[in-house]
Amino acid sequence: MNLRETVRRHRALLIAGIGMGLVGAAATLAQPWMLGRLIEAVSRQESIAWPITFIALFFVADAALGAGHSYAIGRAGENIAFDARRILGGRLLRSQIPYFSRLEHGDVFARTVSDTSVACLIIAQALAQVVTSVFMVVGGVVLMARLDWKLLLTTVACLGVASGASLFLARRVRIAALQNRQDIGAFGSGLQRVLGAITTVKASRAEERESEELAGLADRARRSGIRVIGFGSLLTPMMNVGTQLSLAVVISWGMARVATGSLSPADLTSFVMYLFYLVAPLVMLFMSIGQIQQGRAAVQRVTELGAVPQEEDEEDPAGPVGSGQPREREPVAESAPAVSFEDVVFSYHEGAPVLRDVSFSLPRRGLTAIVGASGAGKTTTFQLIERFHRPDSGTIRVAGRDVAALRLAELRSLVGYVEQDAPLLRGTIRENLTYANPGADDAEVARALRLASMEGFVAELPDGLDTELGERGAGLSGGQRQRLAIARTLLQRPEVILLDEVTAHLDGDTEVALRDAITEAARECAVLAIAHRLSTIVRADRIIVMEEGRVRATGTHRELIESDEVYRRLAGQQFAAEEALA
Ligand SMILES: Nc1ncnc2c1ncn2[C@@H]1O[C@H](COP(=O)(O)OP(=O)(O)OP(=O)(O)O)[C@@H](O)[C@H]1O
Repeated sequence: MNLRETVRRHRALLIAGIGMGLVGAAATLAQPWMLGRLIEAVSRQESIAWPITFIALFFVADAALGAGHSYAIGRAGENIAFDARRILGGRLLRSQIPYFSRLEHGDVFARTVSDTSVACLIIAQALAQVVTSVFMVVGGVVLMARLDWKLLLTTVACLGVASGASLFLARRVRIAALQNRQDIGAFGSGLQRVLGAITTVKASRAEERESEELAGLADRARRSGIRVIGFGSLLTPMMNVGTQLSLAVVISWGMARVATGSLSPADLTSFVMYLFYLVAPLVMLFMSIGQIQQGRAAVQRVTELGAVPQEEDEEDPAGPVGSGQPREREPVAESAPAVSFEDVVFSYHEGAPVLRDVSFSLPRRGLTAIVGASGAGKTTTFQLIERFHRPDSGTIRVAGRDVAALRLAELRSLVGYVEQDAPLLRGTIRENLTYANPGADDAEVARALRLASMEGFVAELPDGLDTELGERGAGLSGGQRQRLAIARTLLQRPEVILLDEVTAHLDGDTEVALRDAITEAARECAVLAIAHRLSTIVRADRIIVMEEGRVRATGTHRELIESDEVYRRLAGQQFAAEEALA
């Protein structure tokens, strides 16, 4: 994400806002000058109609332009924040899984929600403030020099010391602000971690421990926040000290010179007014520099997150995946296997392969079960088919086409993925069902529900398909969630369904319904299931046995029971476990 580019997109509003600010500042600067002329006119007993008219006009212009300036800049800031959030949201959704999974979700949340506001609003407002303040300060100094350069030098000396100290403070604000934003992100991550596992926390009676941990993180955020406030609150008094000192010197020395006649009372009045007018923009200038420093810390965090590598199709000029354009699937050759692996090697970390020379091939229809001990590489195999990761070597084909060369959108429309905990999205059952195929009609939805053995369940709900689901499908059992996910995947009309079977022991009825759903799905397309239940394994048309990242054996249950020792052991263990449960 390029913030400079985003700011450039809203430059018209920013320039309009800054323009109004500058004209308003000119109207402010004209007021002391006109006041001086008013005093002169009074002392010379001339007409004061014109000076008063001008002063009134300048007042009105100043107020109106000030309001216009604030509105335009505030609006530009909101627009920039909107763009930053929109772009960031899109980039996160299209990010590469290996990089995304390393991010802490709480920190991602803090960067996307709060850092974007801080970055964009502060940058827009403070930048505009810097421009108008610099104009006011330079204009004021020039006009003061024209009135009396000796008094100006005295003022600059007094204010200069205060300004140097303020610049130092502004730097400290930035360092403390960066730390504070990191601490807030760490608190967000901590909160996300425990709330995501709230049932485990309660079951382990760890509420006290976790709340202390959270309080510790919140306290770190509090302390760094206080440092930001502390340095920030010294900024204004520092400038006030400088102002009061220069006022005292200017007034006493100026009055002495008025007494000797080397300075007119009108010029002294104008000069003192400029001094007052100078202080507010000077304070604003240093405060804005401090704010920009804070904003830079937030920009840094937003930009870092925006740099998360994207899933892109190198050969696809349409650019990143999921860009929303309708993409037609190319016709699929019926003779090609649904999925084939040819000597696939893959490692998450260099030198430690997780899959070694994996080769297998699935026919276009039927159920294939993958079995193997925990860590054998079953889920990794699925993730490679979805191209969440790329293999180190070897070729993976879906419907006869090389996964590496397929457009991601096309690949993922050919492959349906039903994850282990089958997460559902907020919304109604219908919205969840048609998620991967929003154009599906009622007949298609009814058919998918029937195939997934969900018809009866949905019919019994008072609102049927329009029943609202809670967060992540709350209100449905694990088996119902999985059947709903199977129905959703069937609506997508994939060539292959990857099914990570639930490990939780389902009750008899739910299990039968899930098994029927899988059998029906396998009539439509190829189903590759990571299977833990013997009932699924036994019914599979073929079984792939994995061990330490290799395919150890393939065959039917009967063949493998006879020929493969590891399978016999796995099946025996599973059978014993299911017996014990029964
Ligand atoms: N994101 C990851 N980064 C690094 N290593 C990983 C990652 N995911 C899995 N692994 C490692 O890869 C190996 C295979 O993991 P995988 O999840 O594919 O096994 P699995 O057979 O599906 O196991 P389970 O049945 O327990 O889910 C394991 O040793 C695991 O520790």
